[in-house]
Amino acid sequence: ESEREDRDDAGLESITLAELAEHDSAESCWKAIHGRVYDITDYVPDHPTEEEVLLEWCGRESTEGWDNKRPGVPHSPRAEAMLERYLIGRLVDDTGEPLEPGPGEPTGAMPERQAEEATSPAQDERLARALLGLPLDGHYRGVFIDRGSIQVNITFDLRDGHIESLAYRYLAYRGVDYLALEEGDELYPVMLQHRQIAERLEGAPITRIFALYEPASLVDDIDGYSGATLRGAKVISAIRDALNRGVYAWP
Ligand code: HEM
Repeated sequence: ESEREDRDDAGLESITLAELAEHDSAESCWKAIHGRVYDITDYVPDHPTEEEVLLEWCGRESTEGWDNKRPGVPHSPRAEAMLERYLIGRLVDDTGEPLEPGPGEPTGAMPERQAEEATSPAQDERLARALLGLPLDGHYRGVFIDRGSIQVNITFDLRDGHIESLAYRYLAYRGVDYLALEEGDELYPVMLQHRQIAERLEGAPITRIFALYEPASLVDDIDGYSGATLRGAKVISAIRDALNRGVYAWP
């Protein structure tokens, strides 16, 4: 930490969250980590995990991911030294002030301006929704676990209370990894039905998840679905778990 306090970043190019957000893909992947911005596009293929692990953070404040390559485990000093090779600037807010989030506190969670003004739920829609227990817009993650193992791991965004970008991070039952199944595999249709669920919920209000109690309204091949080992109730449960956990990353 002291190393960070000592550093002089004034000479670095200033980069806002909005500029950062434009570089959110494998074609151009920037990340803000501890107040500095890195263009790690060239490094992505060399990272010792599937690219997905890194790509997920492109264009975002990524300190949380960097400090927790696995929960509670930060990157090594060697990795830190490597990171500095990709340094391109420092993260600033709209007024040009440096932004450095504390641990586990993504930048933009509550912009300072808004924090000062947010005196009452009468003026702050987000505060009002939170007080009523309504889900806030943002990125969510949740799981359904049974007998000690994860069966559904789901991720989605909420925008104006509507579901967007719903995807499975993991889908399994009794040791079968559904996402790894291929056409022709016996359980492949079950995986397809789950994809269909995701497509049909896309753009729907969050309340639509309860349609999964009657999957016939969402998937075509209901027989295959009802005979399957993964059920709509589990997906509902995973989504509700995500909502209970709260916003994982702010939009
Ligand atoms: C911010 C999102 C990132 C996440 C979630 C992430 C996650 C991980 C994971 C899961 C591993 C393998 C497991 C392990 O070694 O324990 C790993 C290892 C590693 N990562 Fe990352 N990584 C991220 C960013 C980066 C970046 C930007 C760099 C370098 C420019 C980097 C460099 C390395 C290196 C060198 C290792 C080998 C182990 C070590 O030295 O700590 N990672 N990372």
